[in-house]
Amino acid sequence: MNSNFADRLIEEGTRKNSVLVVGLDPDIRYFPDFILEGIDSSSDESIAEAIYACNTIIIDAVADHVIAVKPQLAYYEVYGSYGIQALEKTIRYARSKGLIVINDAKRGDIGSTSAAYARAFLGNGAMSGDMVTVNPFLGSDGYMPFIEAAQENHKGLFLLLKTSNPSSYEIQDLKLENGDLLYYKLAEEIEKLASQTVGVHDYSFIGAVVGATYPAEAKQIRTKLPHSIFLVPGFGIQGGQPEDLREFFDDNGHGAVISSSRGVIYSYMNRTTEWKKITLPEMISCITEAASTAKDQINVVRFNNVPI
Ligand SMILES: O=c1ccn([C@@H]2O[C@H](COP(=O)(O)O)[C@@H](O)[C@H]2O)c(=O)[nH]1
Repeated sequence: MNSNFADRLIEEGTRKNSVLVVGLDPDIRYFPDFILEGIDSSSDESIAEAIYACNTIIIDAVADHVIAVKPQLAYYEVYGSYGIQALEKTIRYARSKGLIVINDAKRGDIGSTSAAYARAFLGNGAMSGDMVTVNPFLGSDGYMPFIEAAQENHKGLFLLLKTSNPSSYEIQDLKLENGDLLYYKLAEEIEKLASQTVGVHDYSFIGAVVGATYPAEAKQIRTKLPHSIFLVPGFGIQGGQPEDLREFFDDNGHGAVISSSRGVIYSYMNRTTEWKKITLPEMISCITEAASTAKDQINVVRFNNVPI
């Protein structure tokens, strides 16, 4: 086992020739009819069964083309304990297929509570994956417990830095007294820790979330934060284009993993207005093709070999 999770991410990316992460954001309104057959839409238990069934189809369809899956916790928590069970089964299933699991939980609290969150997501329990997203805006006592747990258990984390959403500038781009932006300052703080915790590829298990929708900002962040792998959401449906991804990678094509959720898992909705009626083989083929296309588009950019 790699003792620094950054090495595992990089080496898996090389082995699979992919840095694509597929987000598992289950929304039953977008499920084909065949998955919902016999499902009671007023029962959380029944919906959670459909979610797990759908996730296994997606995982099988994308497993050869992605290094990781990223369940978005909100979509599971909404169904209470049944939703959490669907999440736990999904994590187990994805790991059984050799995939890295990034829990997109965006947790962070006062130190004692963060320590409990860190045990939940970076420990050995059923809800623990390999990495978790962390909200650093409570300060270092809020994020250090995640860093300590990740180090102890050979796992990793991504601290929210410059998120992909349109209003992220409202807080993250606030100007400090010295003229720096808030996210610059945070990048400097992360770098102090990341530079001390690098693996053999010179990256740390302490990563950062930087949205594909902010390529110019990513270029500047990279100069401040050379030792963190970026988790890059916002590619596809939110507007991030393949050519926007160039700045996220280093000269070796390392340094970032690119996430896409709806663009892959609901790709069949773009194929036909009759998408509700698609069959299982049609669903699989659409999702596999979407993942394979996204992987190839990203590879062209990260190896900088062909102009888009
Ligand atoms: O800055 C961020 C951080 C997290 N997300 C999450 O990623 C996915 C994006 O979904 P798409 O369908 O690929 O747009 C979603 O789960 C967000 O909660 C983000 O978008 N931006």
